Amino acid sequence: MKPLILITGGARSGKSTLAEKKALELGENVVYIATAIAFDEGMKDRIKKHRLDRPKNWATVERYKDFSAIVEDESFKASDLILLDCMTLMVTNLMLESNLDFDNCSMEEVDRLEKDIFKEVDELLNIIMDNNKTAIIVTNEVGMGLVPSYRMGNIFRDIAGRVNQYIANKSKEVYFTVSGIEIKIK
Ligand SMILES: Nc1nc2c(ncn2[C@@H]2O[C@H](COP(=O)(O)OP(=O)(O)OP(=O)(O)O)[C@@H](O)[C@H]2O)c(=O)[nH]1
Repeated sequence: MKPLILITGGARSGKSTLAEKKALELGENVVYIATAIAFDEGMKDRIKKHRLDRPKNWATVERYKDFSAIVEDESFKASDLILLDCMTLMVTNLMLESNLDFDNCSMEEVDRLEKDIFKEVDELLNIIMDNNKTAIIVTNEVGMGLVPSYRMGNIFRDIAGRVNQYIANKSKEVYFTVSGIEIKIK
């Protein structure tokens, strides 16, 4: 089985740079899965720069759910490494599109949302495993700061933390990035 690698860290901690460095070392034909949605000009500019900085032979797929749709993609078939950046935005997007009223919803509704999110995570991990790809997943280490003062923030922190634990448990290697420095934690 090809290795699954998780890279976790805070915002601008250098996790995307480390992930790209590792992808260059470990893969030849890389599919980069971007989970971000560009919602403002600053993000659009950052994405443009990321695209220019990536090796020209890498394929880019913009997607944060329904990953089975990429299996028939020629670039996916030809790839040996999948780099997904990042899991936390995937969780954020799935939470936002659920249209749950986070201030008033019941714990049953929150549990259902979490199950739906884990279904998407499992779909991604199964595709990686079934198609024998090396994979690098980037995520944010959330929850090391203040306890969020609003309910959605707390729900997000809990789900994102559990998703990270789940993927870390299945990963062969896990790295934590701090101030541009990587620490191998598994
Ligand atoms: N939609 C889209 N998003 C992209 C593309 N390329 C990169 N991104 C997104 O850009 C984000 C990573 O860039 P940054 O926000 O600058 O980095 P960061 O992860 O916050 O900071 P570091 O820890 O330093 O990597 C990820 O969420 C990617 O999904 C692209 O081609 N399309």
